[in-house]
Amino acid sequence: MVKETNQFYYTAKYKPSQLIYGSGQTALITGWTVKEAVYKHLNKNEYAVIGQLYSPTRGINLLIRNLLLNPHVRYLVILNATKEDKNAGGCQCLGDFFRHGVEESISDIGRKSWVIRSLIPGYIDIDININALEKLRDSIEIQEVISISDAVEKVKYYANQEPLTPWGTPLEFAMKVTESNVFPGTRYGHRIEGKTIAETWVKIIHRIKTTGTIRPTGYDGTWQELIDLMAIITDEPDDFYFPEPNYLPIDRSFLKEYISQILDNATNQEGVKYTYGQRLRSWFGKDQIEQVIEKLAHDINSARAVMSLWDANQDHNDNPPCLNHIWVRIVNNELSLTATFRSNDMFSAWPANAMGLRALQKYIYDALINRTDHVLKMGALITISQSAHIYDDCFENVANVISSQYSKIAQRKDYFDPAGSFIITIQNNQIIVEHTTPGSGEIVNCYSGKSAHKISQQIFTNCPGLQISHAMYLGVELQKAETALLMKEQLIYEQDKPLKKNTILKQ
Ligand SMILES: O=c1ccn([C@H]2C[C@H](O)[C@@H](COP(=O)(O)O)O2)c(=O)[nH]1
Repeated sequence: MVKETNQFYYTAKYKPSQLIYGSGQTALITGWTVKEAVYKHLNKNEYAVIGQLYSPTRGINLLIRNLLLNPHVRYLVILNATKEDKNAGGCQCLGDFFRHGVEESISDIGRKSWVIRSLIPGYIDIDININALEKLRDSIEIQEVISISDAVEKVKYYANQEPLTPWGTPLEFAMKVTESNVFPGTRYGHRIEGKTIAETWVKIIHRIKTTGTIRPTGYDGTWQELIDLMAIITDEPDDFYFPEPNYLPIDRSFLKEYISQILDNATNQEGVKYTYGQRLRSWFGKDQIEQVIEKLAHDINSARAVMSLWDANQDHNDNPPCLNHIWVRIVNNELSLTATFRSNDMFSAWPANAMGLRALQKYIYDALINRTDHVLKMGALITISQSAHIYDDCFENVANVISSQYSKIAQRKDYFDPAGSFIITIQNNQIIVEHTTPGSGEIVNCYSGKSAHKISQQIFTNCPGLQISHAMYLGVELQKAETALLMKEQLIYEQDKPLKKNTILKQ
C-alpha cells in the first residue's frame, strides 16, 4: 500500500517548466528517455520530481542546486537506458557524484569548479559549499536502472517505505553568470602562418587563449595549452621586425645576447645547464651546424640536414632542452628551417626562440652562399611547438596584447591562397566554377551545376586545404550565383559584385 506523503512540495528554481512534480520523496532522472514515458506509470505521491538530464557539464550543476533546495528528497532513481545516455555520459557522471564525490579543480574552459570524480567530465559550481555537497551525498540513496520498467519498480518500492524526515533545511547558493571566452577546437595539430615573427606571435597567443585547454603545468599553477602548434613565418626581414611601439616581450639588445646562445659554442658554466649553441657546436663531439652546411653544400636536395639537441644519456631526468630537433631543407631554391620544441612558452619565450632560430637559418644560408654557386633565397622559418602554452600568470598581459593588436592583424586581407583561385560564372543556365593555379591562372579543374551546396561540397572534397576565409568567401559567392540562377533573367551574377537587377530585360 502506497503511503500518503502529501506534505512534500518540490520547489525548482532552475528549469522549473521542464520538470514534473509530485509529492513523494524520490527524484527520478530519466536521462535522454522522455520523462512522460515513465511518468505515465506512476502516481503523483510516488515521486517528488521527474526530469531529464542531457549534459553532465551543464545539467548536473542545476540538478544538484535544485536538490539542495529540496531536502525532503531522499531517493534518486537514475534511468541510464539509451545509447544517447552512454554517449553523453550525464547519468553515469551523476551517479559518480554520489558514489565518488568531487574534488576542487578546473573545468575545460578554465573555471575553478568542483570536478566530479568520474571518467566523464562533469562540473559543479565552486560557489556551492562542499559540506552541503557532502551532506547531499550522504542523505540521498541512489539507484541506477537501465529500463523504464526497472525505474517504475524502484520508484514504487521507495514510495512504499516509511516517509523519511528531510535531511536539513533548503540550501541556496549564489550563482555567478560567467561568460567564457574559450571556444572549442581541435585537440592536436594547429597551423598558424604570418609574415613576421611579431605578427605570427599575436596570432599564436590569440589561438592559444581562445581555444587552448587549461591544464596543470607540472609545477604549481596552470597554463593554457595547444598540442602540436606549427607556426610558419614567411617573410621575417634579415634585420628583424620590431613593431613600434614594441609589444614583444624582447627588444634588440636582448636579441643580440640571445642569438649568441644559439650560434656560439659555450663552455660549462655553474648554474647554466647548457646553451643551445653548446649542444649544437660541441656537446656530442661534433659541430652540427658545420655538418649541416657541409651536407647541403654537397647535396642541395638532401633531406638529412638534421641537428639534434636531445641527449638520451642524461636528458630523461634533469633540465632537458626545450628545443630538440632542427631540420634544414632547400626546396624551390628556398632554404627553410624547421625546429621542434617539446615544450614552448609561447608568450614569454617563443619570440626569442623564433628570432634566434631565424639567425641560425640566416647563418647557414650565408655560409652556403659563400661556399657554393647555388642561387638561394631565404625560405620560411617553421617552429613546431609540441606543448604550446601560456602560463596563467601572463593571462592579463596576453589579454592586453590581444585586445590592442589582434583585430588589426586578423583583418589584414591577403587574397593569395596557395590552393588556387576559383572563377565563377553563369553560362547556359548553369553555375560554372573554374579552379585555377594561384600564379599563372591555368585552369586545373572545372565544376558545373545548379546547386551552390553541391558545388561547395565537391570543391571541399577535392581541396580540403583551402584557406578558411577563402572557403567562406566561395560559399557566399556560390549562393549568390544560385540565387541569380533561380531568378531566371531578373538578376545578373558577377563574381565579387552585388547581384544586379537585369534592367535590359525590363525595357
Ligand atoms: O628555449 C626555451 C626554453 C624553455 N622554454 C619554456 C618551456 C617551458 O615552459 C619551460 C621549461 O619547462 P620544463 O619542461 O623543462 O620543465 O620553459 C621555452 O619555451 N623555450
